[in-house]
Amino acid sequence: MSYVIGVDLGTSAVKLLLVNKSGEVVQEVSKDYPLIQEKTGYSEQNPEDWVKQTIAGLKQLLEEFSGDASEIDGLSFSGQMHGLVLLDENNQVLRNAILWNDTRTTAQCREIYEKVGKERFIKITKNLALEGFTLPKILWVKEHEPDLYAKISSFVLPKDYVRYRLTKTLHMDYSDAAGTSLLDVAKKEWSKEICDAVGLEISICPQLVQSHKKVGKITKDVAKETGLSEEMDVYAGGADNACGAIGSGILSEGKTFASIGTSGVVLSYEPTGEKDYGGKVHYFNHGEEGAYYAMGVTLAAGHSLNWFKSVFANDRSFDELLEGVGDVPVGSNGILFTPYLVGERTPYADSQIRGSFIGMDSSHTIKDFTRAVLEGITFSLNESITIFRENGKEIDTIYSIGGGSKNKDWLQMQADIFNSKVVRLKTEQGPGMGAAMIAAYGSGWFNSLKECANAFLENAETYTPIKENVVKYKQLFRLYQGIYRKTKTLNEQLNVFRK
Ligand SMILES: Nc1ncnc2c1ncn2[C@@H]1O[C@H](COP(=O)(O)OP(=O)(O)O)[C@@H](O)[C@H]1O
Ligand SMILES: O=C(CO)[C@@H](O)[C@H](O)COP(=O)(O)O
Repeated sequence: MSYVIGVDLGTSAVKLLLVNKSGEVVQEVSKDYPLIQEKTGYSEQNPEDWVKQTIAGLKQLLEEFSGDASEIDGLSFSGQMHGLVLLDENNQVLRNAILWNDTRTTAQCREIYEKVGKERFIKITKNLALEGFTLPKILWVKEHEPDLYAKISSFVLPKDYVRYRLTKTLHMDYSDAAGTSLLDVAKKEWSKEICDAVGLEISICPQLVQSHKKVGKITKDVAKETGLSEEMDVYAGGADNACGAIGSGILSEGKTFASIGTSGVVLSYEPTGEKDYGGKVHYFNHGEEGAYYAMGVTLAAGHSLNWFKSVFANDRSFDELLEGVGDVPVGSNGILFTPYLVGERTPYADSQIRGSFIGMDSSHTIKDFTRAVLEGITFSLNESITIFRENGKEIDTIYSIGGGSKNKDWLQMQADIFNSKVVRLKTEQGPGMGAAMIAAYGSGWFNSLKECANAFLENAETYTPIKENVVKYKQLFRLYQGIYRKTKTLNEQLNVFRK
């Protein structure tokens, strides 16, 4: 039998999947690592933790594998997007990585618009300058850590650094490069115009490659440490959302997924780089050559549920916490929750806004609050779906992936709030599966990613919207949307009291 490995370098953990030629996940390992949050708005990780845990995960995968390492044809990656890893001339890491959910760079986003011009910037990058993206983080380091900035030889994104440590070759694929704010997304080249305008040497941008490009083999040392074969090929891989798209079959026009991981993402396939959303949603290069996708992001989706569980029900598992939420009526007995725990991206690019529970009374129990959290996260994803529909997209089926698709009540809630069929796939590991599919396609198992998706992916269940719930949720969604406007100024005034 032949196998491939998909490595999904997430925010909370690295997940490794061993997948056979029929697309079955035969083994799965997960290794977590901490988030470093020194101040409100700061979010960092130590790249060494990613490397250590990826190698430990690969070692465990091989120890538990009953076959021979030579049967594993290839390995590829999916990675959390936008995180800045700075390297010196010897490719040594200069500081902790600054992650996608770090919002310290509002001033630098303004600076980018001033220097490049907002319209021109959106024309080149097809996106807004957002705090979470990579370029503003480089400019933050330039301003606040000039000595360290002087030592920069190149920058990469999280999975590129892990790949570098496994293979000693340095690359970045187009799908991840699209989230740096330095790529001309339609032309697929680094933008000299943006680099010049903000005073960056274009030489710090790494070599660009396609996601399925074979970039090398693992080093002797890594082979020895993990038990992998030195002959196994390594393929570049892609951004977690691009890989999520591949891993859930979002490979033709009209196909859409909703992912609830740490962040929440609604993503829809775009066959060309020509559609203009005016920066309202992100527009990035797909992992499939020549294709694109549009997506909206909720910064704290699963993260909101994690936070709620750790503060109010730390002794319970997710399944225990969510047990019985299906018995709480639509609207959580009058509580609304907004998931703006770390600010928001879509539809409001606002790093100051924070979350709310509205409508609490003394009759409410933890079940009501739990359902309100799930509804609030789902309303936030529905904001992105609304933008897509307003721009002419027909959305009648949505593939649900990520940790949030593990719960049946939440899947029904998604169908009712999105007013669309919601499909759960047999594996909800979208990004990890996408990475494995890139390795399978790169290894020549299939002639295209679409062919691979047809062979690998299978629907498990379909949830259909319940009419009376759809009507109630339409009303509740309008109330939910009102909370942003009504709490915006309050939150700005509260800013001085935050840590
Ligand atoms: N059994 C469950 N039911 C519903 N949601 C869950 C369950 N287990 C985990 N989650 C949610 O899924 C999130 C993790 O999803 P995952 O896709 O693994 O995230 P990431 O790739 O960002 O690490 C958690 O933050 C949690 O909110
Ligand atoms: O910032 C984005 C996309 O623009 C996030 O989707 C990150 O890529 C992190 O993803 P998860 O760890 O939540 O999967």
